[in-house]
Amino acid sequence: MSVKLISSNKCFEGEQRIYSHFSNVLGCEMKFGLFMPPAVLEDNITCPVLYYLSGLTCTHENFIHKSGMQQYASKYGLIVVNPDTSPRNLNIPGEDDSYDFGTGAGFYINAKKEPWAKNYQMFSYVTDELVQLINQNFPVVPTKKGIFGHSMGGHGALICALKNPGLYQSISAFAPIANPVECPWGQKAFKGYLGDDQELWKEWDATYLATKYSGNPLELFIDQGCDDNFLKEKQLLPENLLQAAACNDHLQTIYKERVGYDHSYYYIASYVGEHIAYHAKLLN
Ligand SMILES: N[C@@H](CCC(=O)N[C@@H](CS)C(=O)NCC(=O)O)C(=O)O
Repeated sequence: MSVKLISSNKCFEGEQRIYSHFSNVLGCEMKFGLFMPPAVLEDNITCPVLYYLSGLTCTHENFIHKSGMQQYASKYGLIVVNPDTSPRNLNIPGEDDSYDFGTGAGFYINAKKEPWAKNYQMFSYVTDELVQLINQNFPVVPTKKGIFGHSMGGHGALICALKNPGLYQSISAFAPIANPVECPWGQKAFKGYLGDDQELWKEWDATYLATKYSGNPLELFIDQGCDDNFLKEKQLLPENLLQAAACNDHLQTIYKERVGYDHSYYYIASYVGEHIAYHAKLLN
């Protein structure tokens, strides 16, 4: 599996790069961001890798343009990889009709329903193909991987970790869609990608997965802005995940509520340093 360098910009003594590659799992060309910290560039060493999953409507660009994460990845010596949010340009009827389904809204699950099942396999892409690609092409320590994300990407980070005990050593989420089976965004996406069987939906829902998780002890760091309009509209439902985790001895949670913050990248930029410090502590 090979990657093609699209761009590289010096940033906080490291390099913010964008790569593309052909994904066999998704059946299309995909782009991802990769921040290379100075520790790797100057000292030729291997580093832990932290994966970031973005939310609805995002490409690989929003996070690297808006979060300011590079200064912290540089300071703590982490390679940060952020993939796109869905396959693109497949010409599936309806793929561009709405912001919360199809392009930009892959939900990090493996679709079962046609015409999506052939390409919308974002869970396998993120947890398997992309991990192998990064391990093969970059100086990462394969046993030191963290994952975090925002909104749909926070949901993605949580299910990737809860469905793969031991794969990630650190997990956090900004304003995750924590119980998609119970919210309009999740119901629309799961019905479209998975069909009508709601038992199947639960296999992709962090709250249900937290109820039955029995792997190695896991800590989930959940972050939430108190003035988030999607929290108020009950799209996120962090309280359901926290309750489920509280009843499971294998799970611990850290929950931080941020007074006055909304759902935007201004909020993420304000706390991404705290999250990267948290991951670095667990990964280094
Ligand atoms: N467009 C949607 C919301 C989409 C949205 O807020 N997306 C978030 C993630 S859920 C995001 O990161 N947007 C891209 C950005 O702010 O750069 C709406 O207005 O209801």
